[in-house]
Amino acid sequence: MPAISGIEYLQRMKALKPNVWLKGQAITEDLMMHPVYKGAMQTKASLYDLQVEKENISFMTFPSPFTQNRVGMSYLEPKTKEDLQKRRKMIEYWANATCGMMGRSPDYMNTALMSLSAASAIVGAQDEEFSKNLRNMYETALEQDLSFTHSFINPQVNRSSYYFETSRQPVAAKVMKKTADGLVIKGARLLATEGGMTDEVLIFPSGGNNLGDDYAFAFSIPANTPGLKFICREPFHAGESAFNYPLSSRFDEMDTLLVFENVLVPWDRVFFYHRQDIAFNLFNKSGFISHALHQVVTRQTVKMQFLIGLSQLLINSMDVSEYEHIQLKLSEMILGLESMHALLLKSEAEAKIDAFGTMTPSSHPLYAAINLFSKLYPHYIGLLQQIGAGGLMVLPSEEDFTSPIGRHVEQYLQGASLDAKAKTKLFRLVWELTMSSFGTRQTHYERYFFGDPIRLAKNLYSGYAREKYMERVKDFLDQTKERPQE
Ligand SMILES: Cc1cc2nc3c(=O)[nH]c(=O)nc-3n(C[C@H](O)[C@H](O)[C@H](O)COP(=O)(O)OP(=O)(O)OC[C@H]3O[C@@H](n4cnc5c(N)ncnc54)[C@H](O)[C@@H]3O)c2cc1C
Repeated sequence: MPAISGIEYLQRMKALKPNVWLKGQAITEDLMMHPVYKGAMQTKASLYDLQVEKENISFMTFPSPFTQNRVGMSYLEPKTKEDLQKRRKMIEYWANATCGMMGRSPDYMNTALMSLSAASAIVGAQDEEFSKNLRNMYETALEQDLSFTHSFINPQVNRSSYYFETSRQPVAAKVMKKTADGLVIKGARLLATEGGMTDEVLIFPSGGNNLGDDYAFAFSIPANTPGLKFICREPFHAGESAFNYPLSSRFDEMDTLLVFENVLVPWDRVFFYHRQDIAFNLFNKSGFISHALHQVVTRQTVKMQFLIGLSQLLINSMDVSEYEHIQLKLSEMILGLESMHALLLKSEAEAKIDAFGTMTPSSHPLYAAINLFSKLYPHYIGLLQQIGAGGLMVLPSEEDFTSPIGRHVEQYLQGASLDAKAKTKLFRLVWELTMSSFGTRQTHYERYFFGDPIRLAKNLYSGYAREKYMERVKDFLDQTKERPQE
């Protein structure tokens, strides 16, 4: 089956009916009709539509190595640097369509699955069948254009490095028993963004803390597997009007707690279990981190461009560009964008074929970029707030303009270069991004997008070769000041 369109995605979701809970109630209607899910699901459908548009198909898809059907480009296993560029172009295109706000657009997990499947030999260390399962999952996902939510971390009960879970009823999801049919899983995983709006749920070992072998497993199951529940957070979607809520009406990807109530994971869905060493190798020896970061940093670069465009429009609307600190604020953002972009291109320029035959971007520039962005993004959001100042507080809604007080808002809220309605539309976008619950989540998201920034920085420290720099310093210290005698 070739790459799907939006309608095919929505039809599949309608048939799936995952078990989703919101504010103590099971959602029984179609999720795509539910106000909390509708906007994000429609947006996701529109992404699928983009990939099958006639003029896009050549760069959004590629011929499947299995069937020659045109399938989503984010599933491409790169063999050359040109393949990496093709992947980036596709990722940029989708990221542009969501202003970089939808972190879990399908290309994120498609990329993860591609890189893990390419390194399936790692899980073959436990059983060759598991290696086959992982490759089959990739092939099925690529051919059917499946989308995935994922969960890597356990609930936040006790994160001390000495903690072992001893409660009789599990908290963190664990293997309760092995049966002839598969593994039985009970407990929870802390977070799955887009829970309920994907075909599949991909579970990989915890990044939280190592609780022991019972917790080290990986599998993928359909989102409607019996016993699997998604529990929603507080919705941040405030209404359907794109004028009033330009971002949350379209991009509020729900975050969910995943609960497994004795869920049977059939053997052909298991990638490994009871093996912390495999969990470690899968993250550290496959191309997963580099490829996933390549996708993330591409999206974040697009988001930076959006931030700069938004800031300049805000500046123009009040005509404050003459002030030096305003110019400096913009230059700070340009500095961030150029740095992110340069790091992304460097990762491609220094890409190498890895042990599994995949062209893999260099991880150091990407680690540097993700570390940088987790600090820069909250700072830039603060800069936008400082540019917008008090105007970000007095924001009439669309309805005010057609009401008896319309003439007041038209008169008193006009801008230097925009009428009041256009200015309010712009300011509401800045407000949603910087001050609403949706915007605050975005800031939190970018901080923790690829894990704890503290531990990501630690990875950069421990993995970065700096011996040659130390040698240079030692050489310098050994140099004598005197010039050799003629
Ligand atoms: C909006 C949002 C969406 C997310 N979506 C997903 C998703 O779809 N799938 C998914 O798997 N995850 C998702 N995450 C989770 C994200 O991966 C984690 O937040 C991140 O990995 C950090 O883990 P934690 O939240 O459990 O923090 P914790 O590990 O509990 O850390 C809590 C505090 O303790 C410190 N700490 C804990 N352990 C150590 C240590 N060993 N060394 C030093 N400091 C330590 C941390 O620095 C932090 O300050 C999402 C997070 C957010 C905010």
